[in-house]
Amino acid sequence: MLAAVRNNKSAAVLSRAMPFLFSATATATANTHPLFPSPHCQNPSPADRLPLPARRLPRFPAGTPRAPSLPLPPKRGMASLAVSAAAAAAAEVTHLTQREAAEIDEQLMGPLGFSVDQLMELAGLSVAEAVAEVYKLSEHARVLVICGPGNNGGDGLVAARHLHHFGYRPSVCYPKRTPKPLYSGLVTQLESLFIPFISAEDLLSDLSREFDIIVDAMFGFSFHGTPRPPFDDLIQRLVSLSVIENSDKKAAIVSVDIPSGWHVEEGVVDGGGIKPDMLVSLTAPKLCAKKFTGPHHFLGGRFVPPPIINKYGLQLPPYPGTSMCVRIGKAPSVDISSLRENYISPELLESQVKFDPFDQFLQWFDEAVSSGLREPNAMALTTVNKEGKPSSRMVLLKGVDKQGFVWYTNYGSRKAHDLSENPSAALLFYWNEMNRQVRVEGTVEKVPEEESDKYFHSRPRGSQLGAIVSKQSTVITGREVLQQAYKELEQKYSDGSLIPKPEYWGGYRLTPTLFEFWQGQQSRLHDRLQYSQREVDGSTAWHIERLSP
Ligand SMILES: NC(=O)C1=CN([C@@H]2O[C@H](COP(=O)(O)OP(=O)(O)OC[C@H]3O[C@@H](n4cnc5c(N)ncnc54)[C@H](O)[C@@H]3O)[C@@H](O)[C@H]2O)[C@@H](O)CC1
Ligand SMILES: [K+]
Repeated sequence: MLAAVRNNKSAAVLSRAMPFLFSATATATANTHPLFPSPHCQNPSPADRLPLPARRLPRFPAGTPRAPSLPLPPKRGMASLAVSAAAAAAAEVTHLTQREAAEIDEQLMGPLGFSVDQLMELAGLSVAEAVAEVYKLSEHARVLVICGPGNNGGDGLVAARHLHHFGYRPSVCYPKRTPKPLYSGLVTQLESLFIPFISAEDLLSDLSREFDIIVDAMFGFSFHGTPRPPFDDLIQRLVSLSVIENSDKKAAIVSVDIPSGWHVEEGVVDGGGIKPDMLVSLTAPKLCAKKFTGPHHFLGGRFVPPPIINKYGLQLPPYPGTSMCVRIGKAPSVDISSLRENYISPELLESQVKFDPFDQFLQWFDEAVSSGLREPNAMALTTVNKEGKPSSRMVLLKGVDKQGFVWYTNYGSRKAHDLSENPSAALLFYWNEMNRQVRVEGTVEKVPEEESDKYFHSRPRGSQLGAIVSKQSTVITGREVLQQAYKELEQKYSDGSLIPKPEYWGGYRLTPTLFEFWQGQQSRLHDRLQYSQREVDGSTAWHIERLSP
């Protein structure tokens, strides 16, 4: 059993152990919602949907000692942990100009004693490892590696070989072969593994029909100008792939070092260009990587020696364990398919969870978001009226920080009636694909009027009108009643004037007194860790206990 005691001593210990955590806390502003830049509404229109939160949890570097306890935050006004660790992590890693990248290349292969084959081998291995970390073999075995004429293409040839040995089924498209022994050797190695080579002309127009993953190894940091044939057409095919919305049917694009065709420093200049799902930066990300918005950004090339690090003042993340790649910029993303496969494996252990249940919630929430779950902020809200009669419904979480969980609704609704009679409520998040559930219980109060007002006016006008039209939970004679009322309001506010927030509409905040994190396990031996509040030495502390499944 663990207890997190709120006292100055533990805070001091924690601040010594994790100074970065403390400085982040101090710089975050109060009243910010870490998950959401601005609050949102319940039952939104598609346009009103929650944007993927930019923030990510701070990650403890491997080997960071665990603090013995974490103090509970004061109730209100405390600086929240609303730090964007994603932004912080991305900012920490150095991004290179095209010239710096070329210079580093020269120095590695000059005074620092590396050979090109060596670096290419390490680069290609990093790419294959990163691919295998994200895309499970069981569902993504068919890989097409498109190789360009330079070293970026060479990285692709090496990656194809490693992917083959990892169990994938790579094919290679290598239209402009370089007649140097290094490259012809790599080709021979692939041929001896019976890896098929496909000409650009023989590729199907719909690459997703034949392949689950396309490795884009056409151009790296020496690219300039606009792509010449046949790469112009190949890049165009990947651009068309990028716009397919149904990700189930779309092959994933993995770009090696730089999305081919992107300007090495500016990225996509005209809004077109490949939109890779994954980018494996090599040595250090190039400036264009700042424009990468896909879910998986990795760094590969675990070979940079101190002279280079010092000379260029490189900030590079540590590589975990023996890995040749490290994820940068974002929290580890959990691939939904892999979660299904791993259904039984990840255990939820007392020694692994955060001392603070808010931090634990935010970690799981981040993982749910980065797994691509639809509306991970959907939660069942249960209220109980004064007769003890419960009622549940799904609502959308619109903000969470250490002050509590916020959602918006109509103050005339049944939940509002229940809450006016009995301010206790329960929230339930269920992330089926991750086999996880979080229960939160606590007391509820309305958010300040200004907060509701601010949020109301941040919504699309259509949603604002909808909120006025719906006298939630009252009986109406038909749908046309709503449509008619909506039309009249639309007319009334057609001049674009401010739509006043109705007084019967606003937010609630649940302040938790209990959390339970549930992780499904094999043979129903599920993990259940409960956080409840206890008095320890006159202070309130979160107390973690394991419950029997
Ligand atoms: N030290 C490093 O930095 C390492 C670099 N490696 C790889 O090497 C890459 C750089 O390799 P290179 O310098 O060979 O360059 P690239 O592989 O980026 O491309 C150069 C080739 O593309 C052609 N090309 C350039 N612009 C073109 C255009 N508009 N249309 C058609 N062809 C065009 C050039 O003629 C040349 O043949 C990196 O991006 C990375 O992938 C890795 O192999 C290992 C480590
Ligand atoms: K590339």
